[in-house]
Amino acid sequence: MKLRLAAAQRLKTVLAGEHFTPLGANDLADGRDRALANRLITTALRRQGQINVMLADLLEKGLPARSGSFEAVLRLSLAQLVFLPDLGAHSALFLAVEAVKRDAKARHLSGLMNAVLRRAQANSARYGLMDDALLLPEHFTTGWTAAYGSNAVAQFATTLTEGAPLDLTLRDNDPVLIEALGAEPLIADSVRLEHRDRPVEALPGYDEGRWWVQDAASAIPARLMGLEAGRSVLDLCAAPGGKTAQLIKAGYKVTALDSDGTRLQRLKQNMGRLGYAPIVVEADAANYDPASPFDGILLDAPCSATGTFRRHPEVLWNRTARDISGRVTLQQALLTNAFRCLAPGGTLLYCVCSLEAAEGEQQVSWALDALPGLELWPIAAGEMKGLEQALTPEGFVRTHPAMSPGSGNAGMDGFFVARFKRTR
Ligand SMILES: C[S@@+](CC[C@H](N)C(=O)[O-])C[C@H]1O[C@@H](n2cnc3c(N)ncnc32)[C@H](O)[C@@H]1O
Repeated sequence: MKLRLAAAQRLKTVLAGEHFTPLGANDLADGRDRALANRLITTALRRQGQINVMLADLLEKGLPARSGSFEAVLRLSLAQLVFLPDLGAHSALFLAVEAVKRDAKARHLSGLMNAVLRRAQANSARYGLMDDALLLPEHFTTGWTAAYGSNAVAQFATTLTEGAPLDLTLRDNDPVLIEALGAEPLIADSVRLEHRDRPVEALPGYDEGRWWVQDAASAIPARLMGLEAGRSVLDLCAAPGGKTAQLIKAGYKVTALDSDGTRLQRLKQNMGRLGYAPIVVEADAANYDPASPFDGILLDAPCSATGTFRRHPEVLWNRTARDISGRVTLQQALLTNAFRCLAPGGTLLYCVCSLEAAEGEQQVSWALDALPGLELWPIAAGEMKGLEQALTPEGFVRTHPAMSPGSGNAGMDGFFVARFKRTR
């Protein structure tokens, strides 16, 4: 019951618009309970599009208003009944009814919960055969089909239900460590663990700081800086520091800037574990004014994060068109200040973990118009070994979850990268 209540509480916050973070040891001390609760939540989130259809079918009058945890508990039980049959139908029904009885705002709905779940149980075979196309909201399917093609979008739905593997970036190339991790090399210094039987902190090499967690797509931009070692590089929007670590590994003199003090603490802890020591600055990237300009700047701009839907399925349902246009305006302010902080001759890398052209390709056109002295420096095929298909004719990098690096086939995050030079 404790597990169910904790899972419902977390799902409720995500349905209200918060970012999904898995339950941790502070939420549920027992590791097995925690794993099960997180499995229930992620299944409910990944299957949200199909569960929405079930809810419309099962609740003739729609969801009752002001009903506390009712919706979250119901979604978890539907996920269990239809998509996790190994967990048993009886517990899905029994625990849901008991959970709402413990919530003063939902108690009066325990009869409805029971009736709805019994009908769902009777229909579970039919619900289990629902079309995967329902997993993605229609407006995203339309835009992404135009941009990436219908085969890719059909694969997006599959990668959503399967979730993301764990990718690591290695501090040093060490075949013995790769073997000990049970990992497959992908491209450059990225490796992939398709299956994992323990927490990240318990994997070989964690304590010694021999790798950091970073999706293979997220590891692409920092490799494209193209400057000599020893040059000064500003990592804008740096926390928790995946790209900072790569820039230090490449030999640059790195300043890591972020506006969020809590996230910067995490960056410092991460760098401490890796034995790296960037200069750390807490500031707003839109008006940071450095004492001297930098030779290189990496701007990993805040974005809709639609490219991360395999790990954050909630972005599919929580993002509105207005959110995206708000991010577009912020990205333009950050690009403008990045240009101001860059020395003539310097390199600017712009990247976002978004699948939306408005935050990627269209921002490049905007920047080339709005910032005289900024020129495109196309990325070359030779810089994208093992992932040539991600290179666009303009010399951008565009990845998406239906693309796989190297010989892998389990997808990658959606990312967009463009590279510029400041000529004057
Ligand atoms: C996508 S995350 C960055 C991930 C990071 N680059 C990495 O590779 O680990 C975006 C970051 O932007 C930061 N951010 C958002 N708005 C900002 C601003 N105006 N100035 C500086 N940082 C900002 C957030 O705090 C967040 O840490």
